[in-house]
Amino acid sequence: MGASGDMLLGALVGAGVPLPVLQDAVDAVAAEPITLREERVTRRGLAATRVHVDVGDSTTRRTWREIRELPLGRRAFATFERLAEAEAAVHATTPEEVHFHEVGALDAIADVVGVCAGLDHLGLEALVCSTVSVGGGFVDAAHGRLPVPAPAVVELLRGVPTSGGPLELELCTPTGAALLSANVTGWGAQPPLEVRAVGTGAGGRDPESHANVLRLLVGEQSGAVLLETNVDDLDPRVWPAAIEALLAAGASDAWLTPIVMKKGRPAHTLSVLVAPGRAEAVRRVVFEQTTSIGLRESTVAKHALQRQMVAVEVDGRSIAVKVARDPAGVLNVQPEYEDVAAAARALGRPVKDVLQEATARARTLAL
Ligand SMILES: O=C([S-])c1cc(C(=O)S)c[n+]([C@@H]2O[C@H](COP(=O)(O)O)[C@@H](O)[C@H]2O)c1
Ligand code: NI
Repeated sequence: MGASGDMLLGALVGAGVPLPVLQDAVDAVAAEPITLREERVTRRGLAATRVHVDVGDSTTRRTWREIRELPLGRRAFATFERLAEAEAAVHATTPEEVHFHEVGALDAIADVVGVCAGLDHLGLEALVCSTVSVGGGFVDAAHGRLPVPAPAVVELLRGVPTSGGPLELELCTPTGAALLSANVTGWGAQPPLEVRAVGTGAGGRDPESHANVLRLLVGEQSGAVLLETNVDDLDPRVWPAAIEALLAAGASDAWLTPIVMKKGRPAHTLSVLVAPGRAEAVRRVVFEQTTSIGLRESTVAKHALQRQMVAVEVDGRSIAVKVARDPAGVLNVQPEYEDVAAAARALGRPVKDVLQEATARARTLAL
């Protein structure tokens, strides 16, 4: 049901972020008194959390030029910057001159700084957001009626999945859109997830037909995304750099399989395995680094043994060894090849001897 600053605050608190964490972050930024207040509410029978932002003077207007001088922190700065750029584009002005809407700069500061502190507190590796319902109809703003989605929302959510409705109300506000666009790392359906906490955030509106809430599911990612593409027109010398870039962008593995394509053309299938939350960044690297213009994507189950790194010494050279085990015991012991090769070079010994010795030492340590 869209997003707004207060719904996001409610969802974070509902998911277990202590309110004082958000309050402390807001106090550290705003000179004026701002109080966050938690209320348990229901929305169409659903238990939800509402966070009220109480400010003394809600008419204070500040420009981005003034707000950016505050000690906002990286996330909040990036969010305000996105908002200022979107408003500037919509109103044909510069980001520096943008005023933060008629609701007053203090609410915006509390929403942005509080939500960003909550996200930092959760220490998320990835934040995935489903299609944003933006609502419909019109809103009355300071300068007159605006269509919904409001122009700044359209600007902020360019290039990500949104849909109109399901209600003729403003479901996504500019602040909500800015928080999403600056902090979401992947867009689309819920990835495979072992859910640990759920936050159900409510705003002020309670329409009759739908529970107007924003849900935040916090958990451990399970499974992996497999990206595949067949490529017959990339200079083959580029492949090692492309694979290196994919691994640097967060892929857990990337490999090539030689194939023969239509018209008898020799080609490669590029396969990339990546955690769901990193898929977006890795997908982009595939398009940037190769000549592929399309991908196949599937979710695959992953079964991984528990791994542990230990260090062994061979003739005074340290070699890292990966030990893999299940509850019944050690199943595999594998020295890191680069360490083995470096030690063999330094010692003037054959690689296969150093490898054997490192493996034997690690076995006596690990068993
Ligand atoms: O007053 C202005 S300039 C204004 C512009 C826009 C644009 O999208 S541009 C939107 N609004 C409306 O103000 C309220 C408050 O938004 P918050 O994000 O601060 O909660 C909302 O209804 C916007 O659509 C005002
Ligand atoms: Ni505006």
